[in-house]
Amino acid sequence: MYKLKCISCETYYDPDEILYTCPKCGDRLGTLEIVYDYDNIVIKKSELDPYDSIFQFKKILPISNSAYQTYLHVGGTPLYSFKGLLGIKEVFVKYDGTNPTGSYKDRATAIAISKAYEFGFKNIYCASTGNAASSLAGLTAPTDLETFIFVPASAPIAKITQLYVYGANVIQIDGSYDEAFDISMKIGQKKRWYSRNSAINPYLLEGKKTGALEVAVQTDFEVPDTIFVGVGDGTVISSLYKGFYDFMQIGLIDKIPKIIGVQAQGADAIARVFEKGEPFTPEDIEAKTIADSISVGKPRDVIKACKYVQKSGGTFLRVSDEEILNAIVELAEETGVFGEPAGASAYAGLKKALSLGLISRDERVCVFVTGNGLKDVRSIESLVRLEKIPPKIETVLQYIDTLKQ
Ligand SMILES: Cc1ncc(COP(=O)(O)O)c(C=O)c1O
Ligand SMILES: N[C@@H](CCOP(=O)(O)O)C(=O)O
Repeated sequence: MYKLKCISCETYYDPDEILYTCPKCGDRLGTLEIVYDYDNIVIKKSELDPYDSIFQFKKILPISNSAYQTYLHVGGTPLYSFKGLLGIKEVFVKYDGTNPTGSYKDRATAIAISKAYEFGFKNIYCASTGNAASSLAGLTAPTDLETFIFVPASAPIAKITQLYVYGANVIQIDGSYDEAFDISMKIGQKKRWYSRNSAINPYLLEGKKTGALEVAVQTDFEVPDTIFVGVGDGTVISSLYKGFYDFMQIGLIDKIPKIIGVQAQGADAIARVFEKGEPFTPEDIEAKTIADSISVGKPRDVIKACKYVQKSGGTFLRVSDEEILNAIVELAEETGVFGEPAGASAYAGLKKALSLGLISRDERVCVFVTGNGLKDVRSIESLVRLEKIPPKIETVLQYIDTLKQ
């Protein structure tokens, strides 16, 4: 069994009530965490499979044995090992672009759907920069849930296309993600729809934490020293800490990696709060970055993100848009993994950490590539040479000679 606990005032709540945040502390300060009865949970290493879906971790997920499980296979994504990359002992790349709808968000959505059914909802909604949206649209497609998606109209066309292909109800807001989020919350409450907004629905972070659990299983429980991940609202990074924490509580691993959050320079709201120190107080900014998934000016999971990163001994870093674009290309060329800007920002963060001396080259590090590069090709279109070569052998041979110059 489990309970809900407010991250700020530490009040416990019963899981039977449908509660998103602590009524005493409010939406921004009062996000809830799930606390399990760790003493009574036994998981043997041998019962875990590196490539099984997230539902293999049911004993430490807030769902019942008979809970609805997504039809599509969520999780069990590859963890690639590159020894000597950037001169580092071992760089793992956890590639979540292989999830059914192409991003890390499927982990949270899977749990949202299980909970929506458990609580008896017929309608479910989310606000999104595009990935949570396509995830909810895709994973609910084979169900009878009615799905309502609020996205900024500026979201990458591939992500918006996914929504229509999957047949969701799409509301394109002529504004920012932060505005779409606020509107979705008001309408969701009014209509009594179930919320798949991870930043306020504590169960969803539990789905996201399976990324960390998988890294533990896939490294044979010898977890990396340091983890890098792109940060917008702060839920993914919080979930990574929570996953490692849960596994440590039940004795499956003996340390929590240092967790380093990577923010875009133009969307660094959480880094600012972290640097000011405790008590962590959310401060909003106007976000501007090419990494649409982490273009968040009013992050919702600031407190958990700052507290957990601090507990892990990690920190937050900023990377410029140029560093993100270079990271997309370098990561792809070096590893074959093509990440969307927010996903590749983690690799840009790794390079920044090396240059700042925050990590040493004899560490084992892990870069979380949270989204598939094909979801946003426009951000790197300047790379593409739109050339037309006449279909003549001699001309093509001459052209080939110019290619590697
Ligand atoms: C691909 C990708 N990476 C990273 C993030 C950052 O996650 P969070 O907003 O929980 O910090 C997101 C979305 O939020 C995302 O879609
Ligand atoms: N950038 C995110 C924001 C919302 O996702 P969530 O999983 O934190 O609710 C996105 O993909 O839309």
